[in-house]
Amino acid sequence: MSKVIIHANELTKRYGSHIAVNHINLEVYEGEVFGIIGPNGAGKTTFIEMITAFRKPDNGSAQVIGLDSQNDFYQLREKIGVQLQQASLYEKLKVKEVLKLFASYYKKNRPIEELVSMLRLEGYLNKYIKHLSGGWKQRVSFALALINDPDIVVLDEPTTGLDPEIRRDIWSIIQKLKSEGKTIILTTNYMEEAQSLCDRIGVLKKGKMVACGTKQELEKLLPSKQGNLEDVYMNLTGVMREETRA
Ligand SMILES: Nc1ncnc2c1ncn2[C@@H]1O[C@H](COP(=O)(O)OP(=O)(O)OP(=O)(O)O)[C@@H](O)[C@H]1O
Repeated sequence: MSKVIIHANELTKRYGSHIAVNHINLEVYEGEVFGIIGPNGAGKTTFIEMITAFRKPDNGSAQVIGLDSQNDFYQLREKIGVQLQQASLYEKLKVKEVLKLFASYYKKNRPIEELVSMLRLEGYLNKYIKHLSGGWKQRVSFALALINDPDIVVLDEPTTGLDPEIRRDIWSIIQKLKSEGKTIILTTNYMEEAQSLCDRIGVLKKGKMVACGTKQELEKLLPSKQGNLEDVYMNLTGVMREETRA
């Protein structure tokens, strides 16, 4: 039995009268790639913000590598790498300056040269962040999420809006991280991405986790007991997908 590395216990977040995340319980195992899928507004970002201590829950708690996500914030920061959708990246700095600055925040680092090579940033080190396209900013923010050589990597829609080349690069980096024994949690709107990368997948609908399991386990939830992840998604959420293929 794999070790539980993230344990979410009744995590709940309200925005006014709206319950964005509704009493979610989840265990994520060490070394797995865990995907979270669900319609826009289902609560995916809010959920991962709570387990990474970027957002305070109204109820419930999360233990991450044995640390409490709210009370052990600074210890946790050293062990997790997070790439959120709206990361602000010090627009007035050059790529190499941002990498050095973020490296200085942590006790442990993955070598900057290795990250530059992994994300193919060699030709961009002297460019200002503000002059990068969205895809290149995304590469930089992925590099920053890995700069402390984290045990757990949390990625919020890491490939949304990216061209196929960058998307393939990011997929192969996720596979490399998994082969190193890292645990990865990612949210995605691409069913093909979830299907090919993730060991297990949680389906969120209106703040609730309506299903969780391997692709095979999820497929068994279909009335016909067979189909692909897109069929499962539509069956569980009732939402037709416009963009599901990566
Ligand atoms: N800071 C906030 N204040 C008020 N409401 C919020 C805030 N952040 C999110 N919400 C609402 O909470 C719900 C969940 O949002 P969240 O961003 O977690 O969903 P999501 O599944 O990540 O969506 P998407 O796929 O569009 O990124 C949505 O209804 C959203 O409008």
